[in-house]
Amino acid sequence: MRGLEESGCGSTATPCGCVKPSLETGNLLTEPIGYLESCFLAKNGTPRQPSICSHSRACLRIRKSIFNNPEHSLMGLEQFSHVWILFVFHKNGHLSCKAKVQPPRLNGAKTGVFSTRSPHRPNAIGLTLAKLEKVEGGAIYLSGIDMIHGTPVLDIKPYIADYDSPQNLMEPLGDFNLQNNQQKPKATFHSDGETNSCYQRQCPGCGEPEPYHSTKGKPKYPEGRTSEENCLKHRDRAELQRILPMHREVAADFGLESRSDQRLSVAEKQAGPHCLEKSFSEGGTDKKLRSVEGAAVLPGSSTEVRPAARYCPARVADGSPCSLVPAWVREAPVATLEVRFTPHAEMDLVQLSSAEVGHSSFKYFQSAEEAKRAIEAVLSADPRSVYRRKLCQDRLFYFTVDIAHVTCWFGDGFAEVLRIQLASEPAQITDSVESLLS
Ligand SMILES: C[S@@+](CC[C@H](N)C(=O)[O-])C[C@H]1O[C@@H](n2cnc3c(N)ncnc32)[C@H](O)[C@@H]1O
Repeated sequence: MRGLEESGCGSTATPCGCVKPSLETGNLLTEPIGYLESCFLAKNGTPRQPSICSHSRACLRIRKSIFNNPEHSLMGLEQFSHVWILFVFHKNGHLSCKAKVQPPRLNGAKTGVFSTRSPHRPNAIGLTLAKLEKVEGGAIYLSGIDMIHGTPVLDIKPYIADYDSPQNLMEPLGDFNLQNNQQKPKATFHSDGETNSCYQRQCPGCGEPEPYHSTKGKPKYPEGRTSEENCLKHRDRAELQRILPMHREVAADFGLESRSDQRLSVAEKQAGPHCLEKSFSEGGTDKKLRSVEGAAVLPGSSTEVRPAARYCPARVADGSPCSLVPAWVREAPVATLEVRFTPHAEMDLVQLSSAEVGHSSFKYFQSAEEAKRAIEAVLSADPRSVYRRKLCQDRLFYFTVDIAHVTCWFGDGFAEVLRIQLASEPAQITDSVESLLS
């Protein structure tokens, strides 16, 4: 990689210093395939991740300037339950050049931008796994989203658990692996905090990583599959049946089920992306908390997060390692809040969903109850910035979801919705953005 950078291989710099877009150099001139129509009007109150609010909805229409027949490009997509959406954080104001950021869950502490999902990154590209509700002509309807209205979308890819789930990729390959030496072993952290680039194989029982040697020969697999995919594909269904009950149990222990009903159903469909931080005995009955050494950050600290001295892989019953996340991602200092509605706010909500009083009813939600659950989900995850949480506790907080403009305040361990008013109708995205571009 270094050689490439230094030799300026395939450089397309012009005399004025501009770099012409070129696939070879990675200078890609993107053209959005569409602009998202989302139930979230602005950044304020938009969930930090798609799993927070399963009722959040959006629609994406593929632009005719991309494909004459947009519906052709979506052919077959309806067979998938989830899709990856690649998009531009177009409301960031500017591109970010900060190598370290302060994710809200770290409560003021800093960590490297690439170890976070921060919207502020050198290329302002976001990645969201959304539920695909339906495909209709040249449009897709999504739920469980964390993008705002007008977000430029660059690409859609189907979510395929066989390819996208670390659990599948990390399953032990046994003799197959040893014969072919094709498994890309997991890099591990050592006590100096440096990532070890040597190939490592995790020993059973969370012990020291055991070095192992690789050769360069690459065996061929049908349909361009990797050795891992080839080896594991047929076992996935059976494995999933066996593993899922444990995921459910652990999710309940962690309070994940109550936070979002989608979280677990996604886990079930995805065969393991929500690998939970517990270890199990061989029989799967003796559960105990896995000690995660990713980071130890005290609430209010402004320190940086140090990498773990040594990672201990999460394992399922048969000892297969699955995905790892540092402790701060789940054991955040931000508690889940109780959400209350004043009687006035409850009444507002009913009125808003009723056509009788002359209001337009919800555009994205199917009922007042669904809107209420979405508002609850947004607030229970505490959408405030660290600054607001610490220094502006007594300020009112506003956000708009669908046609509801929500006013609330935060107390100790709770959020209370005071008023829900009719928001001004979101602009017709196809009109405004298209006219800007032409
Ligand atoms: C933390 S990011 C995560 C996005 C995505 N799931 C990811 O991991 O790349 C989500 C936040 O980005 C902000 N956001 C969403 N759409 C945006 C846009 N088009 N421009 C700027 N910020 C946006 C919202 O404040 C939302 O809470």
